[in-house]
Order: sequence, then C-alpha cells, then structure tokens
Amino acid sequence: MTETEKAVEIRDAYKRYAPNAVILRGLNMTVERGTVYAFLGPSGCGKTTLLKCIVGREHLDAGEIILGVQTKAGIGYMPQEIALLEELTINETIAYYGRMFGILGEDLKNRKYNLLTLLELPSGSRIIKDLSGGQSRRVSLLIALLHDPMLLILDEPTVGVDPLLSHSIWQHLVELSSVKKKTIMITTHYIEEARQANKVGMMREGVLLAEGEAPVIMEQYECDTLEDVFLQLSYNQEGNEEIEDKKVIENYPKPKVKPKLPIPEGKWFTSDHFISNIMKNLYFLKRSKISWFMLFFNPVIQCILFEMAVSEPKGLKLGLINEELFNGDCDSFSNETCFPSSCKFTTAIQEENIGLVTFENIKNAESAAKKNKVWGYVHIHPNFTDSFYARIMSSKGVDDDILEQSEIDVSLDMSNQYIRNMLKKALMTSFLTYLDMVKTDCHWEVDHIKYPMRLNKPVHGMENPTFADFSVIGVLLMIEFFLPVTYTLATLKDKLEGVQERNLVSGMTYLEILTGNAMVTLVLFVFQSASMLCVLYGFYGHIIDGSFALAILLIFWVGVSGMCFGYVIAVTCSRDTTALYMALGTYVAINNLGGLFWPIEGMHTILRSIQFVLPLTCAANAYRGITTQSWPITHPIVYTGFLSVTFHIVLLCFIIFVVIKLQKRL
Ligand SMILES: Nc1ncnc2c1ncn2[C@@H]1O[C@H](COP(=O)(O)OP(=O)(O)OP(=O)(O)O)[C@@H](O)[C@H]1O
Repeated sequence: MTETEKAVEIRDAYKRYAPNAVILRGLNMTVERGTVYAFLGPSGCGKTTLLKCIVGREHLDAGEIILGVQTKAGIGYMPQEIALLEELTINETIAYYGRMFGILGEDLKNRKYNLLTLLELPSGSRIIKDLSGGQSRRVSLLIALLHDPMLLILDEPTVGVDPLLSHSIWQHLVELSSVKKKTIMITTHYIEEARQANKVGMMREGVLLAEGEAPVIMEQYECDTLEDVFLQLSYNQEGNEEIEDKKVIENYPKPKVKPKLPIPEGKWFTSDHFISNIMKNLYFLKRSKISWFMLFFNPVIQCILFEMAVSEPKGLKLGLINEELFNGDCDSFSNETCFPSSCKFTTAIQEENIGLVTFENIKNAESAAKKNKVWGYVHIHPNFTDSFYARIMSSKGVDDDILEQSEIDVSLDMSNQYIRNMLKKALMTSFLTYLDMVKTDCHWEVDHIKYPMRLNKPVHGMENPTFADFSVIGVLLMIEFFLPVTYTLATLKDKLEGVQERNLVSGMTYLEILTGNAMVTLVLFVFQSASMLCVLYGFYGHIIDGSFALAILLIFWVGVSGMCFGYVIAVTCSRDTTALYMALGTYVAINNLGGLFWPIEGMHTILRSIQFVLPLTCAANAYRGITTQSWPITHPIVYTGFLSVTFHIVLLCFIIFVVIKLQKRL
C-alpha cells in the first residue's frame, strides 16, 4: 500500500484530559482510501475523542495523525449530537450549509433532492425540532454528505434509525466508498452492523484490541459474531488494568514539540462562510417569534414602562390643621375681606397638585401620617392672618407671640427623600404664590419679606427637570449595552448545541462566526436604538440640547462594547446558567455604579478614581454632557467617555482573542 492510499494513519496516539484520565494510550490505526472503517468500542472508551483529534478539534499529546485530504472541505463530519439549529427548516439548513461550502443553484438543488430521497427524509419545509430523533440524525448525516467530501467521519449515524433505513444508509456508504473512492470512518454501538464495513477496529481502554476485516477477525478468534469477538478480547484485557493504568500514567510521553493538527487551518476569512453565517442568523430570526418580540418590541416596551414607572409622583396628600377655620370654612367668609388669608395659602398648595386632608387636631394628623394616609401635615395657627399682617406691616419687628402665630408649622414624612423634596419645593412655591395673592387681592405690601434671591433662566437644561430627565440617560445606556449582549448569546447557543463545533470542523473560523453574527447584531441594534430614541425623545419629549450625531455615535459605541461583552460571555461560558449569572451579575453591578442613576459626585473616592475602567460611568457622564450641556467632542468629559468605551472594546476583544487561543479554537 502506497502512502497516498492511506486516508487516515494514526501512529502512537496519546491523549488525556487530566493527568489520571488517559483516553488514548499509544493507539495505532490505518484506514485505507476508498474503504469503510467501523470503529467499535464501549461507551466512554475514547471513540469520539479520537474522531475529534482526526478532524482537528482536539490536539494529541503525542503521536501523529496523517490524513489523505489536505483541506477541511475534504472532510464531512457528523458529530454525535444533532448539532443543527433546531429552529430552522430542513431546506434552510441545507441552504445554509450549501452556502458555507460554496454550493449554489441547480447543483445544490440536485444534491438536496438526491440526499433527501436517499435518507427518506420528510418535506424540506419541516422544522428540525419537529422531527423525530432518527429523522434529525438523518438531516445531520445529510449535511455531512452535502459537499461530497473525500473523507467522511460519522459518529454513530445510525442511532435511533429504523433497521431498514439503517441498512440503506450502510449500502449507500459502501457504494460511496467503492464507486466514488470515499473513505468513511464510522463509530457505532451496533456491533453486528459493522460487518458491512471493509475493516473493523475494536477499541477498549484507549487501545485497539483488534483490527481487520470482520470475517477474518471472527475466524481468527473462532467466534460466530463480532459481539463474541469483542467479549473475548475484553476478557483477555481484563484483570491487569490497574497495573497498566499506573504504567501508562508513569510513562506518559511528553514530547518537546506538541503534535501538529492533521489539517492546516484554512483561510481566515471567506465570503461564503461570512454570508452563510448571516443567512443562518436571518433564518433563526425568521423562525423564532420570541426573538422577534424580544429584539424589536422589548426595547420600546422597556422605554414605555420606564416612562410610566418614573413619571413625577402624583396624588400626594398632606394633612391640614387650619385653626383659623375652626368656626367655618373658606367659603363661609366674605370674598371682600382678606380674612382668613390662610385660605389663599391652602388654595396655592392645591394649585401645586397637593391634596389636603383636613384634621381637627395635630394628634389625628400625626396618626394619619404614621399610617401613610398623608405625607405629613401643615399646621396654621388661630391668629395667623392678623399676626402675619402685623409682621409684614411692622418695620421695627414684632413680639414672639405674633412671630409664632404668623408661622406655618410643617411636619413631613422623611422616609422618602424624593417625595420629601418635592413637597418642600411645592410648599415653598405655594408660599410665594400666596404672597403674590395677598399683594394683589389684599394690597398688603409683601415684597420686602420675599427671599432676596432670584432663580434666573437655567444655564443648561430645563427649568423644572424631573427625575425621569436625569435617569433616562442611565436607562438608555443600560439597554443599549445589554441589547447586543442578548443577541450575541446566540453564539453561545450554537456552541452548546454543537453547531459551532460542526462549523469549525467544516473550515469556518471564529473570525467568520463572530463577524457574521456581529453584522446582524449591529443592524438589529441600529433599528432598536432608533425605535428607542423615537420613543424617549420623540414621544416623551426628553431634550437633546447638544449634537445629536455625537450622542448617536456614543450610543453606537456603547452597543459595540455590549456586543464584545456578549462575546466574552459566549466564549468563556460552557453552560447557559453560567452565562446567565455572568450577564445578570454585570447588570446589577453596572446598575449600582455611579453615573447612571446617581450623580458621579456621590461616588466613593476609590470608585471615582477608577471610573475610566467602569463599564458605563464615563459614557453616561459624556452622554449627559452632550445632551444637556451641549459639550462638544473636545470637552474632556466627552472624549473621556469615548476613550473609556474604546478601552473596554479593546480589552474585551483581547479577552476574546486570548480565550479562543487558549481553547485552541483559532
Ligand atoms: N473535554 C473533555 N474533558 C474531560 N474529559 C472528557 C472530555 N471529553 C471526553 N472526556 C472523557 O473522555 C472519555 C472518553 O470520552 P469519549 O466521548 O471519547 O467516549 P466515547 O467512546 O465516544 O463514548 P460514547 O460511545 O458514549 O460516545 C470519557 O470518560 C469522557 O468523560
């Protein structure tokens, strides 16, 4: 046999996942070109590990693997799991992989028809997740056969398949090997079906116990079935396993140079791979209604909910004990007189949208405040009007009794800082309104007792900003950061379901996977951002005073950093729960950090000194500066915001690169 006739040659292959978990122990194997090689062994003996080493997804620790094919496109790999996007239809899956392998038009149509017929698959419009286990495995096999590779590596292709169909699959494989000179390596648990292969390899405990044509092996071991041969070989091997284990661990080879991967990495970037990735993402979006909802409506709904939830508190009530009115109410006094002037004050309070609940005494008002029925109470003394009049008319001061009677006592519930501040402001404003009223209606001279301070037109921002005006920036940036995170986690789904593994074996690179996904993520992100900005700034009327373009650019940049963060989660996590914890943990941490929902001036000095490295703090400051203070890019706070986000993008890309390198995924 010449070198070129060997499709797969494995020499002294060693592989372990941990020092004491040696999987391959100097395994040797030869698979000739144009043959079917059935690879048998009990569960956990290392069959899949060996196949992964052959297709270049795992590194051998020692030994070598030489393949007849020179490129990844020459291999058709069917992993043990289904490894297909289950939301897609059969047709979409074929179109996706067809594009990945550069098979298009009539050619793809013919191959699809032939393979669907051969594998007795139902209509191509069926969604994979609605197929039976056996049918899904056949679609997986179809994809491995689609690009007509020279070497087929099939990990248990006949599990859960009807015996008749299993027979026809075997027939097809045998035909492919004899007529088209394809080489097929197949693992199976069904030992007897392996008789149809040209060669059988029996593996146990990381070594091949026997290798050869099925009839020859059976004759050699004087058995009627392969099952019996395997049993006999296993008995022979049994007994001295512990001593063998120790020997292998002690003498485990440690070559100076790590064995090379059997197939060199192909091009880093090809348009077919990139386009196929975009196609896959679009198919996925088309099929997943929840994703549509989450991607297109959720951001808008979040904004509307935010506006509904954080609008200014309404319906606040204060208790009122107006002792001037103990002998009547405001209507029972003549409008011509200015007694009791406290009625004008209570009217002014009500004009500030504060409800007043009348109490007969302080004790009752206090009790109501303690039961949260009112947010505090206002106490007006019996001689308020006369005393107040005396106070404003006197140029030499008044005695203590008049002073006390002319004062209005206010006791507020201090448990809610925001409401307390609102009420204080409303009472102050009411008092100024009251002064204006008595000046106009009663002709009392009051100007000299007003605050000697005037609040002019604001330098920046609105005259009466609300909490929503402040926190909308935090909410917007939070959503903009986490929206791309949610979509980039689709790459984690691909990884967990084995789709990524299949694609990498097929020659796709991480760069193509990430850029294809990024392209779709960013298009979605632009749409989502536009809809959110329309809601917040168009519908709810928040104001952008400065450069709109600069604000949009910053939002986009924050989205890119969110996307990179999503990829960090996707490449580092191997479980969806870990990814969820990581995303939620970051969400809570970012939420609590200053700059988003609380002025940066309130941050601890340590946090303030490292704000540049905090995820959104500098960005929120910069966005606030651009939108409320009209600062340009040359303002230190604005360019620091951009630099901080850029720093995160570079750092996160570096982490992605290192993790992928460490996982030997590039
Ligand atoms: N990435 C990994 N890290 C650590 N251990 C692993 C890893 N992959 C596989 N193993 C272990 O290596 C051993 C061989 O696994 P492998 O999947 O190759 O067996 P197998 O022969 O294909 O089994 P089955 O027929 O059940 O699929 C098992 O004990 C498995 O737990």
